[in-house]
Amino acid sequence: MADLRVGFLGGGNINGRLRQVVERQRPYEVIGTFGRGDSLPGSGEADVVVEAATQDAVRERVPELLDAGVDVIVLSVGALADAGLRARLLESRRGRLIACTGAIGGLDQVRALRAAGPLQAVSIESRKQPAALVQSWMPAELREDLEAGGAEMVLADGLAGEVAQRFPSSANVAAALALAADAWNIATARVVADPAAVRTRHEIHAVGELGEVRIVVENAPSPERPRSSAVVAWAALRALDDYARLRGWGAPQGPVFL
Ligand SMILES: NC(=O)C1=CN([C@@H]2O[C@H](COP(=O)(O)OP(=O)(O)OC[C@H]3O[C@@H](n4cnc5c(N)ncnc54)[C@H](O)[C@@H]3O)[C@@H](O)[C@H]2O)C=CC1
Ligand SMILES: O=C([O-])CC(=O)C(=O)O
Repeated sequence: MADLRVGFLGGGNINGRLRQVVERQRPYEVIGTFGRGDSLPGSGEADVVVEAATQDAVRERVPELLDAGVDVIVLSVGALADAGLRARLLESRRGRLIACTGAIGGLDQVRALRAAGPLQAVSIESRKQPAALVQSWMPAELREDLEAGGAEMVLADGLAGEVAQRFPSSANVAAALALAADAWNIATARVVADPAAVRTRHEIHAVGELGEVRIVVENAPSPERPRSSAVVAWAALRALDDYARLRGWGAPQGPVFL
């Protein structure tokens, strides 16, 4: 069987690292990295593309990939907070959309609870170094405070989908939780700038009829891009490997958890 053909949408911190590992350690064929404005591959060239670009890139470029029959593993899950786009992407019957767990865990169990019935409460609190949370829409004074470290501060506390959109490079995990919980109307997210947060910390809580999930994940920030956890490239590799195994491509031996 031919090798799995993998492309990368976005060639920054996460996909740069991922591509390097795939090239060195996996039996997959790297077909290229696609940046802003590059023409995208069709199903004759790529089997799967890993998106680690931006929420805008998901909106603007992923429909074209799916329509061309290419599967897409998405990291910028916050784009799916838009209900219209979410339906468009998840309902694709040509290329399939795969949401990556990214920086957090426990989504498997959240989904198991949700399969048994609607959830009663879903929340995530994310703590990061203040400078990693600076956004262009913030007033200059707040941006300067965050850059300087400042005191602990709650920067957002609201519906998970809205928070994911307000922090498009920092709170995709909030949308990933709302997606897994199928709870866009009740899932909440709080973003805290924490000068003491040497590690990025995500605390997840979900309550359903059959039980409760409490997960705390503490991640080392990427040295080059502290707003992204360093483990995310490896979460994407895990997703790619599980995809390859399930689809029958040559892949390293190991378990698949769905
Ligand atoms: N689900 C999760 O847990 C996480 C998701 N992410 C998502 O992954 C994204 C990438 O993270 P990093 O690699 O750390 O950021 P980065 O800023 O290092 O890399 C992003 C790359 O995408 C490129 N890009 C921007 N717009 C593009 C477009 N329209 N088409 C193609 N390429 C485009 C940029 O030029 C840059 O090279 C974040 O913006 C975020 O949306 C990041 C961390 C965790
Ligand atoms: O990497 C993280 O810890 C989370 C993150 O940036 C995101 O969800 O966009």
